[in-house]
Amino acid sequence: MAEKIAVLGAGSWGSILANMLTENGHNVILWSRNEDQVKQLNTNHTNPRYMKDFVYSDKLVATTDMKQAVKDANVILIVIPTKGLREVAQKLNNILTELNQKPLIIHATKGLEQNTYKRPSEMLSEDISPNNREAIVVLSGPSHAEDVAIKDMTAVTAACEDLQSAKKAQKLFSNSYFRVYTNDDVIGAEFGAALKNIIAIGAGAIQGLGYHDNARAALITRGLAEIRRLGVAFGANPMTFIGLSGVGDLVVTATSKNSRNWRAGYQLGQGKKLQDVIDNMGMVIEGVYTTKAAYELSRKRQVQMPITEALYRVLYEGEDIKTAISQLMSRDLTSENE
Ligand SMILES: NC(=O)C1=CN([C@@H]2O[C@H](COP(=O)(O)OP(=O)(O)OC[C@H]3O[C@@H](n4cnc5c(N)ncnc54)[C@H](OP(=O)(O)O)[C@@H]3O)[C@@H](O)[C@H]2O)C=CC1
Ligand SMILES: O=C(CO)COP(=O)(O)O
Repeated sequence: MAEKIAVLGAGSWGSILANMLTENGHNVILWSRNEDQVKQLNTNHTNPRYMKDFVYSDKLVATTDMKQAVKDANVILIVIPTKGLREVAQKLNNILTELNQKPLIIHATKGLEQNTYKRPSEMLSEDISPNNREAIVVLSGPSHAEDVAIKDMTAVTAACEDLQSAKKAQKLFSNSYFRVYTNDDVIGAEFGAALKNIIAIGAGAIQGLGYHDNARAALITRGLAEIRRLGVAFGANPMTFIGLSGVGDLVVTATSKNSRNWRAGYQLGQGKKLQDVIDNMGMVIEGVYTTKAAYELSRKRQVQMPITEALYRVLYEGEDIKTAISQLMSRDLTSENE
C-alpha cells in the first residue's frame, strides 16, 4: 500500500532513501533547510553537494517547508546527523502537535549525543511527545548511500521493541535489491551503528599509515569486542552485534572508501590535521564526535574500550597515531574473551 512519507534531511543518505521510497511507489516529500538544494532537486532532480552525478526520480518532491512535508504523512523518516537531531525533532514535534498527527517515526541516525551520551531513539522519545508518534523504529545496517544509489544488493535491520512497527518499516523499504530484516533490540542496533564509526576511523588511519590486512582484521575484530562490551553493559542483546547493525555495518564502514569515517581516518594516517579533514569532507563524520561520547561513557561505566580510548587521545589530545598504536600493542597480554 502506498503511504505518504516525509523524509527530513536531504544529505547523502536521506536523499537516497527518499528516492528509493519514491521508486517503491510511496508518495514522498523530502525536507531540507537549504533553498538552493530544494530548487535543484525539484528542477534538475540533482543534489550535487551530496550525491554528485546522481539523478533522482522526477516523482520525488522537495520542500523547505517542514509543515508541508509532514502534513498527512503517516510515516516520518528522520536522517539528520546526531548533532542536529534535537533541533529537527523539536520543530517536528511542534508541527505534529499543531496538525494533530501521530505518525510512525523511523530514524537512520548513527551516533551518541555529546555530554548526555543518549542514543538517537532516546533523544527522539524525549523531544517528540508520545501523543505525536506511533513508535520509533531504527533503520540501520551496512548501507552506503552510493551503493543503494546504484541499486547494489543491500541488507539492513529495522529495530523496534514493537515488532509490528518494525515489520511496517520492513515492508516500506524492502524491494528487489534492498532487503530489510527486523530486530527488537533497539539498544544493540543503535550502539552498533554509533560505535562502528570509531573503529572505521581507526581502520582508515592504519591503512593511511601503510599497515595491511592482518592489522585491519585485528582492529575490526577487537573493535567489535569493545562495541559489544559497551552495548551489553547497557542491556543490548549480544547477538545483535553479529548481525547487520553490528559486524555488518562495522565491516562495510571499516573497509570502504565510500565511508566518510574511513576516509577521515585514512587522511589522518597520512598526516593531515583533524580540522582540515573535517573542513574538506563537506559531509558529517559522525565517528569524530562519537569517539568523545563513547570514551567518556565507557569511563563512567568502567567498560574497557582500548581502541576508542587510543583514538580519543589521537583526536582530542593530539597524540601521534603511531604512539597510540604502540601503546595498544604493548598493553598487558590478556584473554580474547575478557
Ligand atoms: N551516508 C550514508 O551512506 C549513511 C549515513 N547514515 C547516517 O545518517 C545520518 C545522516 O547522514 P548523511 O545523510 O550521510 O549526512 P550528510 O552530511 O550527507 O547530510 C546531512 C544532512 O542533514 C542536514 N542537517 C544537518 N543538521 C541539520 C539541522 N540542524 N537542521 C536541519 N538539517 C540539518 C544537512 O543539511 P545542510 O546541507 O543544510 O547542512 C544535510 O541535508 C548520519 O547519522 C549518518 O551516520 C546512515 C547510513 C548510511
Ligand atoms: O553508516 C554508513 C554505512 O552503513 C555510512 O558510513 P560513513 O558515515 O562512514 O560514510
